[in-house]
Amino acid sequence: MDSDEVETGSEPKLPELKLDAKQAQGFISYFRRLPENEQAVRFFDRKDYYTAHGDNATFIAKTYYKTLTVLRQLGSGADSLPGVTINRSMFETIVRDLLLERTDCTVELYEGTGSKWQLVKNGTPGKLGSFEEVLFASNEMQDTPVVMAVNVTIRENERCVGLAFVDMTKRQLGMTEFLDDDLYTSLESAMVALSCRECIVPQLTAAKSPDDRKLRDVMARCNVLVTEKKKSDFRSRDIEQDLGRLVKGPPEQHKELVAASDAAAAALAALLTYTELLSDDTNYGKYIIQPYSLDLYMRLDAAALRALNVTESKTDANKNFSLFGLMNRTCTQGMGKRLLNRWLKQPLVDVAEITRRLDTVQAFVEGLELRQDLRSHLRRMPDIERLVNKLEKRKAGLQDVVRLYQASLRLPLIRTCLSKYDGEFSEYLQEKYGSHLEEWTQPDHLGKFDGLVEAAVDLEQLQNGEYIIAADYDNSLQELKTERDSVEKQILKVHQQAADDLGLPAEKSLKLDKSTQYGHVFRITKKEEPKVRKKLNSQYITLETRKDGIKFTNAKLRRLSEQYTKLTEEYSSTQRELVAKVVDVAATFVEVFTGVAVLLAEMDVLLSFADLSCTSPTPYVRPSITSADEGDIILEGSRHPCVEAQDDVNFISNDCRLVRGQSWFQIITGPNMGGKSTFIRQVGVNVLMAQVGCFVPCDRAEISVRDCIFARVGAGDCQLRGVSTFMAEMLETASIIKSATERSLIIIDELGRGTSTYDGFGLAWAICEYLVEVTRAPALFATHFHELTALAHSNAPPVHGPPRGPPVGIANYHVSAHIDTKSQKLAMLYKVEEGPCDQSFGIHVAEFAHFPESVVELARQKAAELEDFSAAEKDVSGGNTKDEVGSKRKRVSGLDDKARGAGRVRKFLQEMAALPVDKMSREETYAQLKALKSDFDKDAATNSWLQQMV
Ligand SMILES: Nc1ncnc2c1ncn2[C@@H]1O[C@H](COP(=O)(O)OP(=O)(O)OP(=O)(O)O)[C@@H](O)[C@H]1O
Repeated sequence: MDSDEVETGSEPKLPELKLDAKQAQGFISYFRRLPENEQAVRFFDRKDYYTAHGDNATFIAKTYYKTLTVLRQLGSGADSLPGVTINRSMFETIVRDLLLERTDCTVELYEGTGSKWQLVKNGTPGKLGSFEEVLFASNEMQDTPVVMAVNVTIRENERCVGLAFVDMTKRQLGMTEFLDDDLYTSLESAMVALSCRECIVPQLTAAKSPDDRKLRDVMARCNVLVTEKKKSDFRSRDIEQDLGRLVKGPPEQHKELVAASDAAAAALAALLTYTELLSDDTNYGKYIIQPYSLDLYMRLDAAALRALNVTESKTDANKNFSLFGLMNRTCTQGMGKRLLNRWLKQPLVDVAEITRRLDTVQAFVEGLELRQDLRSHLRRMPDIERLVNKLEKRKAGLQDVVRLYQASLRLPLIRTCLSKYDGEFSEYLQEKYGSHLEEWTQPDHLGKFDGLVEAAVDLEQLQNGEYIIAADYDNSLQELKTERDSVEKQILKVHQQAADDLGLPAEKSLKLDKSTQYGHVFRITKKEEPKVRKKLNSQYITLETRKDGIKFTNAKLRRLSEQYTKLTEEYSSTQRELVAKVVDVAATFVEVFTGVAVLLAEMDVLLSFADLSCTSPTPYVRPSITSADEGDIILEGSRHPCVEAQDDVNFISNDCRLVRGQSWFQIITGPNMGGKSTFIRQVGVNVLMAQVGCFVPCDRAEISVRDCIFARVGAGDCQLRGVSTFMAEMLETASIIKSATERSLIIIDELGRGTSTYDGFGLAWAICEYLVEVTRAPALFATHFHELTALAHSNAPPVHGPPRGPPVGIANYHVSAHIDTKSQKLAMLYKVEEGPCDQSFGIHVAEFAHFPESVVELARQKAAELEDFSAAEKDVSGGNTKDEVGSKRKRVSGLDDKARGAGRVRKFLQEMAALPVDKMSREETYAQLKALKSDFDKDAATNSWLQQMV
């Protein structure tokens, strides 16, 4: 680091803030005049280091230095301003965190001195802008930021969402319009699928309505920065003209898109204004625009993404905790990783497309040599996507062109690997990859690019780390070089002459130096100086006398040195001009390289899947895929890939059979820590992996494609945002009720945990009923409400109108545990077995944990009061005893009580659901709920079944 650093005990080393009182005063007055912006973190570039001030300083001190002692006061008294200094690498770290990890800040960088400063860089999580260079200079790009704009109109009680997005790295625009429910479920899945980081919404003029709140809740759930823009920005008047400039190809397509949706066009207009794409003419004619369809991919909401551990989290103790971490074995620089990230959020729904990916993975799994060879080539592939981007923006240098050249040289080798493979899918691989590679590597395609680089670049200098244009590429460059070489020779001659003249051996005593200040000079040590002082004074010109020696020259050397410097300058400027020309020509190849990048990234991800599938301790298998309306979901010997990959886990595999009409809806009970949650999640994870195109951790798998996975597991971090656990459960479950269809997969864990027993149980029961009767989606419902297992045998008539088809089939499963009488240990077996759970574990556990005998005895008595171990199972199971193996606990209450009780619970829930919560204040909501609850309590007093729960 260039600046002085101060070390304060164990505190971090920080650059010293060097401002005198006047400078400090000037700066403070400038700083105080800056417009308020709570989101902005402002940095001031002080050449060798950066500073931040005011609240920003405190924020940085707390968040990144983890101590306030790093704060320094500028000025004194009431006007003083806290500040913190930041060195260059810390600055990069902070900016990276602010723009790539967090989504609640924007970053501004100012340059200047005293009281004169200027905003020079401005970035937001969606619009990295000029910070892109800072952020990715030394790091691979993990994700490409996507900014969205959303324009909601409510007509006749219907929410119409106009959505537009831009991916500035890929130069893609997209737009769509759709009707959404009041929880914005579809918008949420679009945000997840597009990895949106920032969303532009129209500024609110009045106070927030419940609808606005819900919109913002969705953004918060998806960790998206909300940026408000003037309503007038959302006007589509000039959009056709603007798109005409930005978008490549004929205008018909974008005209059609704009005409199809006014709301989306308005959103796109706001987006173009915000991203300022039109103010940079390197963007003109470079963008593509596509209609976006929500039905292209499996829908995932933020809760599902979390429940299935799809993406990496900073807190992950190891990379295998997330599906991304586990599946990422990509080896190209950046490209594969980014594609995997996208694919995981966009699982396919089209059987043919999934099959094609699986075919490729199978080819790679079976063709060991093919896989290894391809990976060894891909390992050496640079981030072509990013290089192409630099080329298009004219920010590329010769080094970037050379890297593309090196990539291009490898393409024929990749083609050869593919053509050597003669397995089952050779024809497909040839068609999908080989044919493109063949075309691109022809002499009139990339052959021309290679030729350009070979002619223009001095490839021999690459080993010295120099990227220069070869002299023989251009006559004037050649002339300059020849001339400069000759001057250099003369300089060496003069050096030798002087050495002879002074009687000092050249190189050893009389050195020839090259400095920026004097050009070529002679140098001797101070020790030698007395020997030659006389001559030095008479025939040479002394330039500098310092500790490290004396620098001097003579008329001849000076003249030659001046000549040399001039020639070098001319040579460099000719080099620069030529580099610019070469980069310009190279930029005409961006389309081919874009194609190459797409192909290699895809191959990289599929190779990564294959690698994971066959190198896992128990290899994965290819799932057989059927459309959403046919087949079942059968996973034999299935595992949770992330839990299985943990070092200390000996994973027990399980079967899952979601069979239409038999076990399409499964209730899973079992002791705490028994593996319920892991099991139901692993089903979701397996389905997701299959639809991404990967093999699955099973012995055999059949999967009927799902268009959506809904997962509700735990209340997440909602409490932090002031939403109670119960409310969060209600909200997440409401979105399942509203949006799930027969083609979805539903995973629910411990619903009702966040509330008192009877509310929770009632809610769980009512939701199960709804899912079974109305939604009819395959579902896995893990619960601690043992009473729910009665649902499988419930003969109660449907509550949601006439049946919508044959029964979906409800089945009970439980996770097993074993009590070893010898070792006195309770062992979780993690085996999922048919039937509901044996719930007597609690007392066994207490006994073996050496609870006092009296306590265990009392517990037994109490249990006996509640349970009738000898009661005929028929009583409660509605005649079906088969599934009750192992279930000892039975309620004493009769069927009548139970049916009436369930009816009362249903009534309670209907009343609760009918409350217009949207329009009520929090206090009103609680008051109404209290009233409903008190009514319920009264009825519960006369129903023994309900009493047991209250
Ligand atoms: N099939 C399995 N094989 C081996 N270990 C497992 C298996 N399933 C779960 N585990 C281990 O058991 C732990 C607890 O599992 P899980 O959280 O799924 O239990 P649970 O029944 O949902 O518990 P709770 O009811 O307390 O939420 C996991 O962290 C995991 O390490």
